Amino acid sequence: MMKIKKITLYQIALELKNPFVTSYGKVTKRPSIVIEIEDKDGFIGLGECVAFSDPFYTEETLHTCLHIMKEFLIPLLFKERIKHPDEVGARFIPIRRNNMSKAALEGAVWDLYAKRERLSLANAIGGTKKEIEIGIAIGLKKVPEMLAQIEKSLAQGYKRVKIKIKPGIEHEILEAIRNSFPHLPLMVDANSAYTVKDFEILKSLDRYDLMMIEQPLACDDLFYHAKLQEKITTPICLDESITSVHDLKVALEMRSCKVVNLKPSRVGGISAAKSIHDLCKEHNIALWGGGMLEAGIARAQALALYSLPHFSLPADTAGSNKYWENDIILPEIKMNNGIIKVSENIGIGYKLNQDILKKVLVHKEIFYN
Ligand SMILES: O=C(O)CCC(=O)C1=CC=C[C@@H](O)[C@@H]1C(=O)O
Ligand SMILES: [Mg+2]
Repeated sequence: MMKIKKITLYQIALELKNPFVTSYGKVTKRPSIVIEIEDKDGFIGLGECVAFSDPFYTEETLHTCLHIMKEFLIPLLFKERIKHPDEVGARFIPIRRNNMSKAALEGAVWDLYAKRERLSLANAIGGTKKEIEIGIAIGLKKVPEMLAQIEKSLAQGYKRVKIKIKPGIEHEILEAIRNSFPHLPLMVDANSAYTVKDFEILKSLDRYDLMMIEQPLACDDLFYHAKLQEKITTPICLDESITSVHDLKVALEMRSCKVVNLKPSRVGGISAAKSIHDLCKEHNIALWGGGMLEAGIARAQALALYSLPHFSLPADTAGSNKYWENDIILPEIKMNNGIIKVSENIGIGYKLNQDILKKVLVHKEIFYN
């Protein structure tokens, strides 16, 4: 039984080594919130909120997350003891959506639980894989820089390449990539940059032998994703559109996608993500783990989740040094030849790097039960 005594929120200012450009804008500053949850027995669980400062990828921002956590979710966590982290999502049901706020706290409870049980987080979740294959996600770039980056990524061992696209640049960039790398496992992510008017353009991408096209249409449009999937042979992968088990059930009924990109933060936490994993397995829908340009704590949690057996395509979660001069955890997460080993240490398996935390700390708030 976990009786939560104290929750600390550390607002931190991080900056990406290289800006990440998508169809919706450029991310350079990557502020974040680190969460520490302590129970009455002195165990500490770590979490991280991965919302962005702008509401472009989802409607949440770091500011709305702080508000929702402080005013609504933390009081709910303080209310009663928790037997298992699966209860947290259920307790948060009265609060609508706000999945990134929920996932941030739920992740810390999972770490706390795993530490109490002396299990690695991966084991606590039910993970079986020892290693995760990693692909690289490359932001929008001019053709020569893109080709150079792909060359470098292949030398580093990444198992597939995902590039961002937006209307108008598709053929120039994809033709150039296919000319240089005809057999490269390649996919594209549009972050909803297309509409029903663009079906012909999207159909014309079939010729590039893409593994999938991620989130071509709006996040709330399962209907036209289904219409599009009827017209194109490239499998559609949904990211932003799948925010719950229910969304996935509807998407499966409607045949809106053939692949799912799963991120625990987008669906309200690890427990919901597990259910989505199980449903994908049951329906034999291809599944892989997404990335959120997250720092080490959320990255470690995501990797533990992606050790579940049905995650079968390379994940977006690369090693710490792709993103940061210094990550906030010790040791940093290392990718070797396109593979990250799942930590077998207790809990998330990584410690907060206190020296780095001091350097990047903007504001600290403590809540007592
Ligand atoms: O974490 C990474 O390496 C990048 C993953 C990535 O492509 C994304 C991260 C965050 C928001 C999105 O723009 C995007 C995605 O849509 O998957
Ligand atoms: Mg995406």
